[in-house]
Amino acid sequence: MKNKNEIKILKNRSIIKFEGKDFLGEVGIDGRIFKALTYARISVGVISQQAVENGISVLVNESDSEKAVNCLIEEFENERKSGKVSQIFSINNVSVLGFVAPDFNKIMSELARNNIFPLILNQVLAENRINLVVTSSQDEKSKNIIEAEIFSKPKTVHLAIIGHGRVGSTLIDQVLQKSEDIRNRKKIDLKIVAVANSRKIAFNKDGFNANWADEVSVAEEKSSVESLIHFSQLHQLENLIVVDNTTSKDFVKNYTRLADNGFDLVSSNKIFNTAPISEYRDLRNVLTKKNKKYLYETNVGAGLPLIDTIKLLHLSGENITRIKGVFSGSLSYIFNNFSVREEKFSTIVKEAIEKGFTSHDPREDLSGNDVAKKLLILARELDLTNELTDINIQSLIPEKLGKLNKNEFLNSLDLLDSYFEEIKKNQKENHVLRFIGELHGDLQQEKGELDVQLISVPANSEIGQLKGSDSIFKIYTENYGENPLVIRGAGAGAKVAARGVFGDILRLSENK
Ligand SMILES: NC(=O)C1=CN([C@@H]2O[C@H](COP(=O)(O)OP(=O)(O)OC[C@H]3O[C@@H](n4cnc5c(N)ncnc54)[C@H](O)[C@@H]3O)[C@@H](O)[C@H]2O)C=CC1
Ligand SMILES: N[C@@H](CC=O)C(=O)O
Repeated sequence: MKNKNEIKILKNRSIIKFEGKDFLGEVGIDGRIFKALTYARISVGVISQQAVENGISVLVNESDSEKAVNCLIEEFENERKSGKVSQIFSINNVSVLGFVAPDFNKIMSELARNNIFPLILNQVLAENRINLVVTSSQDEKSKNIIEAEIFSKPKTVHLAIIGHGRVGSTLIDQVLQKSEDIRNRKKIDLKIVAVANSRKIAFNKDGFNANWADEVSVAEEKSSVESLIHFSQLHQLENLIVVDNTTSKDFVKNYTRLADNGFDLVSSNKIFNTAPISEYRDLRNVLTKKNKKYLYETNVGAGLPLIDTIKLLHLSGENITRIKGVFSGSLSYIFNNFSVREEKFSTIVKEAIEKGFTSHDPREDLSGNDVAKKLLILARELDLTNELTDINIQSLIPEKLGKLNKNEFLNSLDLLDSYFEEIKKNQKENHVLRFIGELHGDLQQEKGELDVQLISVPANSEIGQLKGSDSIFKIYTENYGENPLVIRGAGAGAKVAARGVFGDILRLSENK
């Protein structure tokens, strides 16, 4: 290779595989292979010997592959009859990449992370020179990955954003606003190449820009994970991350297939992490096997650095004994305001909806389900095996309101007013209402105790002083003793949630 700063790519090649037993190292075999190919006027490229499989592979132009196989079959007719040579065949549609790289192991692991496993690998150690043979459907992707590694070029990370509601659309805008800065500072080129909602999916292999919503509105392709996988393969996209910003039960069923097809996963959707424990463990096993990552920091506390903190404490052996707090941003807003303002409960619930703090259907929050899910997600981070059904949940909505459709429910909100007015009035002096989650019990056992309930607390207590839509998480551990580690801040809202998702994307991208 003349120029060291070049990745040479030879397309339209075939591997001729010559397999058998006990002939490796036998004098004359290699010579006969080359002689036969030379007589047939076939030029031979990269050569490799597989001691374990007992075979020899040579590379030829694809147009010569049939001729090469036939002339070797003829040359080794006797050995084929005796069984010494078992197979002579070709693998077509391959490309050779030749380059010089000091850190070959890093390149191999980057390729593997992108589901690229070279068919032949030829290394001249002294010169750091490497030839790789890959299928042609992966040659451009391999080239991009190798280039980013050896020339320290910005590495491109391809993002598929599923769900462009409040969090998803805010995330897209945040990524587009920061992408140039990230390219300059971190050498990571974030490209949003797919955006989907429940009906359709839009693709742009060069990356969407500020007009992304217009492109999505005219897209015609039906939303499906198959088309996303097909698109990523067709354009040989490397460093893939799929971001689930939906509330969909169905979409989480695709996680395993996406991981299988080379995608890392980021999710603000809590559904997967609250699935039955067997499913929860199955996906984690697949992720481990496939060396894929799954980050979900925004599942609890939106953008607050909570899950990471709990994971690290637990991993480092710190014995977490209790977690207590206000887990819901919307219920925080509702009770922080309702407790101190002379307003009807329903008016404040409507404010929380307008501010984008509640779930799409606010009953998910008011029923206590959302807090229960968050509590369960934290419990499972501590390796507890609780299920959603183990949680004692105090719902804030009467059963009959739970049965209405969403609009009917929203029109009936004032039916809640007198009930909550009564609760507010019956508190002790200087007390306020708070909706809390608590994980307690002996957390060294298989399961912990999980409670979700409305309580009345002194207004001057730590939880009583909460403002706005802030969440608070008090993490008690053996070493922190009676003074828990406290994490507090905005617990809901599209901007903070999207920022948290963005953080997960960057964490994955930096390790790509
Ligand atoms: N809003 C917030 O403050 C926070 C939200 N979250 C979570 O973020 C996720 C998104 O929340 P929002 O944006 O507020 O919800 P949203 O209801 O505004 O948006 C959800 C989007 O997902 C799309 N969608 C639904 N099913 C789909 C499917 N099968 N395939 C593709 N797209 C599908 C919908 O078309 C919609 O655009 C939820 O899981 C929520 O629990 C997490 C932390 C905070
Ligand atoms: N609705 C949730 C936000 C999303 O998880 C909350 O109020 O905390």
